[in-house]
Amino acid sequence: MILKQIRLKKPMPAENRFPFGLPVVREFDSFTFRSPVTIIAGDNGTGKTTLLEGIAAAADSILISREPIEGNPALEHAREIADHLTLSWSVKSRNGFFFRALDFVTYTIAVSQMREDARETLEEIRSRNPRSLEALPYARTYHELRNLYGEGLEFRSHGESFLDLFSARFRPDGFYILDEPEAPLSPAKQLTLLAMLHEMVEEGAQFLISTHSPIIMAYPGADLYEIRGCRLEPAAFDEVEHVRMTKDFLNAPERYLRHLFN
Ligand SMILES: Nc1ncnc2c1ncn2[C@@H]1O[C@H](COP(=O)(O)OP(=O)(O)OP(=O)(O)O)[C@@H](O)[C@H]1O
Repeated sequence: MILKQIRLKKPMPAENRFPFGLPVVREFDSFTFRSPVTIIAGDNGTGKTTLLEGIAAAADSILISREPIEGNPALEHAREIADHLTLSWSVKSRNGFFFRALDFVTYTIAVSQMREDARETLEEIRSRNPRSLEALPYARTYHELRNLYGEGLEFRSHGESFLDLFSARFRPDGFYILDEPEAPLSPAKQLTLLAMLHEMVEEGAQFLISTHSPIIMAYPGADLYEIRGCRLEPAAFDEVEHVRMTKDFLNAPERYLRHLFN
């Protein structure tokens, strides 16, 4: 285990404003990691993302753009939560990141722009002087991005590019916080993601994941939690509302649809 425990440094303020107005944040207590894969389920709006943002800020995680959370105006609330938390590490990992689906599109566009800028500058310098040393940093940026992401994440489907990013950026011994990583993935590709997680766990990585996907929740040996009311409660796979409801629905869709449409 890389991250062992999260404890409260000081109680969360009893304030109604975001983020402390969210019950799961206000009531957050110590949390012990018991498995390399910890999964948090919960209905929309229960605060999964907000909680992960706070933990990511406390862990000094970087975003997929490699930018820190510190100083990011859109993540000021994450720093506020982090100020109340103390983390206990076995070893502080330098590998890892905090992945949010909403950062992904921005990142894909930024990488494509960076690669094109490097390519154009490289061509311009080489047209002036093919042996110029000035070209070296641009050549390095261009080739590094080509090595990491091939032709470019923007030339892949949304789901394919998610998996490309994970496979390019997961590293052994990394600590990864993934917020709804299943977003664009088909059931088959969610299984691929499970296999990737397993491969990385075998290499010492640790994952904290929020998800709505029963497939991701089924990761063998995952420590599964559900936000119920205002608390993060340990949950067995079959007890999680997403799993129960999906099973019920698939067993008899007409029962649900009759209620909805009549
Ligand atoms: N920056 C913000 N300012 C004010 N309120 C916010 C902000 N971000 C989220 N909220 C509110 O906090 C609540 C929890 O949001 P959060 O995104 O953490 O939920 P979630 O459990 O991740 O939901 P989902 O499953 O839909 O992603 C929501 O009601 C939301 O409107």
